[in-house]
Amino acid sequence: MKIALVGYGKMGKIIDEIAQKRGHEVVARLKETPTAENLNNPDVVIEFSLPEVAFENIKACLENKIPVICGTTGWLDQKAEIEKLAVDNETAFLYGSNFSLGVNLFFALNEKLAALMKNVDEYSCQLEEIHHIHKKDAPSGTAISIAEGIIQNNPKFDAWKLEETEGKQLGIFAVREDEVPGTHSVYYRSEVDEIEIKHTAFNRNGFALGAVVAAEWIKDKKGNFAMKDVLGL
Ligand SMILES: NC(=O)C1=CN([C@@H]2O[C@H](COP(=O)(O)OP(=O)(O)OC[C@H]3O[C@@H](n4cnc5c(N)ncnc54)[C@H](OP(=O)(O)O)[C@@H]3O)[C@@H](O)[C@H]2O)C=CC1
Ligand SMILES: O=C(O)C1=N[C@H](C(=O)O)C[C@H](O)C1
Repeated sequence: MKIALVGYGKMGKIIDEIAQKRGHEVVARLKETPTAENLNNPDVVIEFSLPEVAFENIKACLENKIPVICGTTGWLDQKAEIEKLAVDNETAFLYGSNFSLGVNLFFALNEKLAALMKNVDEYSCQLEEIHHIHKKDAPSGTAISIAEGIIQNNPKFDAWKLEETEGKQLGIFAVREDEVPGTHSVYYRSEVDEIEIKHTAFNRNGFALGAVVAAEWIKDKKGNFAMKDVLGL
């Protein structure tokens, strides 16, 4: 399969290596807005860039009828517009806040635990995410997905908020530390104990492999998808 990489930083470079190891041809490695010319006729685009350019990048690819796998976080207020463009242009779009198998299993576990907690009043809930100091957005896209999973399964919460909260808000604490690839924890605390579920990425390889697997899966599909469709979760 021919893959164009839009964004060629920490993630783009690892995806390049993994895609080639899996037998794919990388036909473009862009650090600029994609066009019909510089994309070089790929079957799929994998987009890992910056929050402020992701929307324009994805739009340009979809308008050229190229399916897009997007891992860039921090631009989701415009996601509905992108999903409409995918349908209007009869192509495909998949956003994943986190492409690793482990985090997608963690999402499912988090939803089950949130549903269990809906009739238990003894515990308060909080999220924490820890990332490297270069990260542009906070909270992380993964933390937002975890928070949404809790809100959808436990009516005690109706929104998430960074740090201090009130009423039905769920608090997310974002820590920036050294070169940490990505750690996410959900805490339920009572007066007598604490339940913690935690995912720790040791490096970026799991994110990159998941993005390539998603690209293989989406080729020739039309519509809007999520990583749980790819993994059958
Ligand atoms: N969903 C997931 O599983 C994961 C998501 N992410 C997310 O992916 C994104 C990228 O992460 P990461 O690779 O670590 O970030 P980097 O900062 O290392 O890379 C971003 C890249 O985008 C390039 N760039 C700048 N402007 C444009 C443009 N207009 N069009 C295309 N590319 C451009 C930068 O070029 P230059 O260096 O010249 O500025 C750089 O190469 C982030 O939003 C991050 O949160 C990260 C890991 C996993
Ligand atoms: O910026 C990162 O590095 C990461 N970003 C994603 C996020 O915002 O959740 C995924 C992963 O945690 C690494």
